Amino acid sequence: MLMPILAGMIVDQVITQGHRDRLGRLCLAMIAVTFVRTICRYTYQIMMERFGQNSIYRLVSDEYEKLHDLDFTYFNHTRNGDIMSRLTSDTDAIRHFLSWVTYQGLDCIVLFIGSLAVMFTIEWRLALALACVTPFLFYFTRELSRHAHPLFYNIRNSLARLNSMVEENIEGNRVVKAFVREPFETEKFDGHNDDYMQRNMASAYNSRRYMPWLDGCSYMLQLITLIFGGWLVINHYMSLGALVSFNSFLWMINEPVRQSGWLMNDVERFNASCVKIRRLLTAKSKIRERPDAQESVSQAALVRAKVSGQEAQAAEPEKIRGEVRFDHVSFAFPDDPETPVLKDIDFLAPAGTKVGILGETGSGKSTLVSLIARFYDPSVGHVVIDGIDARDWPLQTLRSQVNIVAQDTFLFSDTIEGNIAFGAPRADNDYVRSMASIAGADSFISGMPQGYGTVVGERGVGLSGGQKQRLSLARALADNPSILIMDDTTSAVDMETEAQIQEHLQQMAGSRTIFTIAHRISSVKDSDLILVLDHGRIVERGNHENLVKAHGRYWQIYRKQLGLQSGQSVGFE
Ligand SMILES: Nc1ncnc2c1ncn2[C@@H]1O[C@H](COP(=O)(O)OP(=O)(O)OP(=O)(O)O)[C@@H](O)[C@H]1O
Repeated sequence: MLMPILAGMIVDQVITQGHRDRLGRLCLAMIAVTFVRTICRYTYQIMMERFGQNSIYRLVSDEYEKLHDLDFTYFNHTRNGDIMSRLTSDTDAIRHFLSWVTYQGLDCIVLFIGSLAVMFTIEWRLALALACVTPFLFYFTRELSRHAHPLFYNIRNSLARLNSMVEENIEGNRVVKAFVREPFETEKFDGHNDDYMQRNMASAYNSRRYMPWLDGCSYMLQLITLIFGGWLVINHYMSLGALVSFNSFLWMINEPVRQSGWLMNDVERFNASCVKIRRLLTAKSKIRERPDAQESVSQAALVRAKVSGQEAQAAEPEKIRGEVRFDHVSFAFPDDPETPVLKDIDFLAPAGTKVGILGETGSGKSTLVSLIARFYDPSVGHVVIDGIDARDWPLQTLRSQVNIVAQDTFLFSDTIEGNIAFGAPRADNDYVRSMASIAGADSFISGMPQGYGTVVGERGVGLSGGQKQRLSLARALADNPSILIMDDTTSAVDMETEAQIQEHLQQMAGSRTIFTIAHRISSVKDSDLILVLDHGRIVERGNHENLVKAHGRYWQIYRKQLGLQSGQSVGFE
């Protein structure tokens, strides 16, 4: 704000009054002001950029940590594209606001108020005439902001839909190609793309509605200065130098007036992104750990050790032995509480035993085992691990010792060795190799040109279904869990390899509790306890011999599968 004052002084003192000796000093002052202003501006721009980048760094880490903290229910309801938008474009809108909009906004407010204040000291009548424009300015910026608010929210949601569609199509590109659905998918994408464009255009139209008025305010300021200021100079109420200063200040208040519309748009974009990020950061996981979980488990371990006389066990309260008891458990997913998926499940699997679970698709097998790792909590009843309710265990202890080899195998884009050692980063080559052998994977890995150093593509692209299953089993074994759950893990593996894997696992019997979900009788027949599920209920239980003798559901499945294998369909008793 010093520059216009200096310019006015040059006009008044040097040009009008003829004090030429002052010109050099005034010019030097102008150079000094320019120099200081440039340094200040550069410094605070860098500071604000650093402020924005640091905040974003923390924000993204918090978001990422939160994602790991959230339970399955959150991911069941939130599209991946939406989550990705929060981590990328929303976060960037916040960075832009923090490192650019804040200082531009501050600049505008300081310039506007400061310039107007100085203008009052130069010539209050003209400044008052200019200040009359301010209410209009507030009105138009407020209206622009009010209408822009929902528009930016819609733009943000539309972008999330677009991202989800792209992501789904990249993941499902094989299915799209196999069904020759490229034109259909492209048309669907164009629909989303068009929606995104229309919503952006709606925002542009909103700007177009108010920006000309804001520009008009800025022209009004110029008109008032020229007409009223000129009149004041002609009538000797004001010097020409003062009018020159005024005119320079006019440029300074013009800039905030013109920018206010654009800044309001940025503020609304920031608001829409904040809403989404706040929703992610404040989302609550339904699976929560008791604050005193560690303590209560240690106490329980101590009491149990004293009662059973096995004092050594009290020293390892963190170690799960592997006893699993379902105590009249019923369960319905939170989004469909009316439909119980599991009904009155009640069984005991002592530590070190093998449990087989059989049942037709959708009977609730995967849901049942997901309760052991506390991916969900039972709606009714208790899942008890080593005599302690699963809800009372520290989550980390529980999940580090209960390992589910899921139906849908997921591998990281890393080396085979890196994938197997995912849960045991300190594992050496020999350990990784021995786990791969147990999972029947060593032979095919060794056959690869780069062996264990072979990098697998995203989600394990480049491997067959059976190979991926064996790798994920090896990864689970390397984690050395006390409770190993195999959810249809060997469904894509040939019978011979599966038999070998079963044999290897049999050798581990006693050291860990193993749950095997399968459709093939051969996968579960050696189990100590076999549960047959039907519509979420256990309809039969026992070992293979007892169940065959019982001539029930298990026997029917067994008979069918034996008939298929031997080429007979009848004649088996
Ligand atoms: N996230 C979910 N929300 C609501 N219902 C679900 C959800 N996941 C599964 N279900 C339903 O719960 C029931 C049991 O599913 P589950 O995956 O446990 O069956 P399953 O016996 O493991 O089947 P499969 O042998 O095909 O793997 C099914 O009817 C399914 O539709």
